[in-house]
Amino acid sequence: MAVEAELKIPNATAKRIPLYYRYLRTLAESNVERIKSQEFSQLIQIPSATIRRDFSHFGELGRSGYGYDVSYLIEVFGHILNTQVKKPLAVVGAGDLGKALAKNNFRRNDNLQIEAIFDNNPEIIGTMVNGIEVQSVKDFSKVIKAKGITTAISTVPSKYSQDAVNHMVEAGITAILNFAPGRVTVPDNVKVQYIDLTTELQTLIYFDENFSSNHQFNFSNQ
Ligand SMILES: NC(=O)c1ccc[n+]([C@@H]2O[C@H](COP(=O)([O-])OP(=O)(O)OC[C@H]3O[C@@H](n4cnc5c(N)ncnc54)[C@H](O)[C@@H]3O)[C@@H](O)[C@H]2O)c1
Repeated sequence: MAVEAELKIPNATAKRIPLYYRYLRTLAESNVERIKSQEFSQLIQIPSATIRRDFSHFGELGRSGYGYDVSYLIEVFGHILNTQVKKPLAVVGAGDLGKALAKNNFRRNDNLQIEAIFDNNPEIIGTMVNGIEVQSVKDFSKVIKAKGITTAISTVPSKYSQDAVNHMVEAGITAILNFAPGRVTVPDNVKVQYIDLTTELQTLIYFDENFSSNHQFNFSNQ
């Protein structure tokens, strides 16, 4: 992630920034101008010491007794997340999940936009999803180059995942969000992040059943 490369901040901190940013935007929309780390901690269920430590990587963002200026934090994190720059995305696999993602199309994030969706099933190619035409994977390389896309979301079933990922990498994709749980192999210059809902749910249930109800646990640390 560019965040780590530029500022050399810990991986776990980098992973929490999008979460901080999202909640701060919600606070700003509710006209909250400043917030203390304790209050923010309550809101996002991350220990306040972790929040203070994370924020400290970006300089003096708050003042003791005053808290943090919400709009300033949004500016800082927004810059870090490069929200000013639009990030075009491709989805590979226009099945149930791929279509659902394209329909939602990151409504709450102005800079993230699915601009192309691909499949290899002739019956699906040419259909429309939320105003985007499903294109053949054969055209993947041409389309992503024309649109300047370097990030893709893979929603093909696990057994086809490696093939699909190879194709994406050959075409020049350098960041892949993979919804199929099976691990794929990629060159060192390519990042893959997995979203495995089953594991997330099992972890949640484990903590629910093994810790007291007021125990705060932090998935985003993982
Ligand atoms: N549907 C969900 O709610 C959901 C939720 C979480 C994770 N997942 C995971 O996401 C993956 C996709 O799930 P789904 O329900 O959308 O499946 P799906 O079968 O509805 O869709 C998969 C699509 O991928 C296409 N495809 C297959 N190989 C391809 C290739 N090489 N290139 C391009 N397209 C290709 C298929 O033609 C199909 O349209 C699975 O691994 C699943 O476990 C699904």
